[in-house]
Amino acid sequence: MTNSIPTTGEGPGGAEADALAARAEAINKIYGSGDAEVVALDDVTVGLGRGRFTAIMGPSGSGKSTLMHCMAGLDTVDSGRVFIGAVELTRLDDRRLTRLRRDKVGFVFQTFNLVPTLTALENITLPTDIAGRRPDRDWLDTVIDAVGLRDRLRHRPGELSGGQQQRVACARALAGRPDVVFADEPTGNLDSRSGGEVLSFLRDSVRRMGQTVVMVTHDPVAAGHSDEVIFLSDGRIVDRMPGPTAEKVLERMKGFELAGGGAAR
Ligand SMILES: Nc1ncnc2c1ncn2[C@@H]1O[C@H](COP(=O)(O)OP(=O)(O)OP(=O)(O)O)[C@@H](O)[C@H]1O
Repeated sequence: MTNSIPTTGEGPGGAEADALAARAEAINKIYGSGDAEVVALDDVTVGLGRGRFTAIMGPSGSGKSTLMHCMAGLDTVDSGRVFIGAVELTRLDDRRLTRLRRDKVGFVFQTFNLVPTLTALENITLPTDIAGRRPDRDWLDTVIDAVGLRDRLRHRPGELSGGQQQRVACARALAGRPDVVFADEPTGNLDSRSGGEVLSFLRDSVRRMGQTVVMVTHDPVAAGHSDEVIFLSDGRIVDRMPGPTAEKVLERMKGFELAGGGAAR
């Protein structure tokens, strides 16, 4: 197939590639130059386990969004390599990168980013429609039932609550059965009840539907739903916490504040 996305012989292979949905290898990202230079990512190496729910936390400005954007192929790195599965993102031209994002990656944003003129169902199937692919009906049904939106499918976003809109966005992210879903503060605009529903759904999509979810969050309660928390500080990974609870995460975040690692918001 001439159009296929190339893999690299030097990247993680075999069992390692299978176990990791995404991986960054010694990535650096610098914004600005001279006095205005900011090292947003400083030699970050991290693997995100397949079939796992990973949370990324850290003080404001620690590089969480930058890491997520670089790993999702939404932003470029200055050096180092990024893989989605066995495919090296950092070797792809724009056209192939766009296709990889479309076919292999799902996104959930803090502000939902739904198309207001389309119904919930049309929003959910939009990425597969644009890709010219037929959605897998059984999978779509599974996703729609899992987010609990079957009776809202004909509603437009303006007729849905914030929590319902974010559940539509989650269903949209999962509809194409991506290799990995990146969620950037998915509960940041929601009250705690709606946020809890979205987090339960994201967790269930991992546990019951075998998906892989990576979430940036400031909220220890949200991070407590994950399988593992990765802590960033000053553009570096400083800790990982498997089996987190909200209490343990809060304690760890307080440690950053005491160490002068910036405001934890
Ligand atoms: N486009 C940009 N131009 C210049 N500097 C940037 C840009 N994007 C991010 N930065 C800087 O890079 C550093 C990391 O930013 P990033 O947004 O990744 O942090 P974050 O941990 O997600 O922060 P927050 O929790 O406040 O959203 C910060 O110092 C930020 O000011």
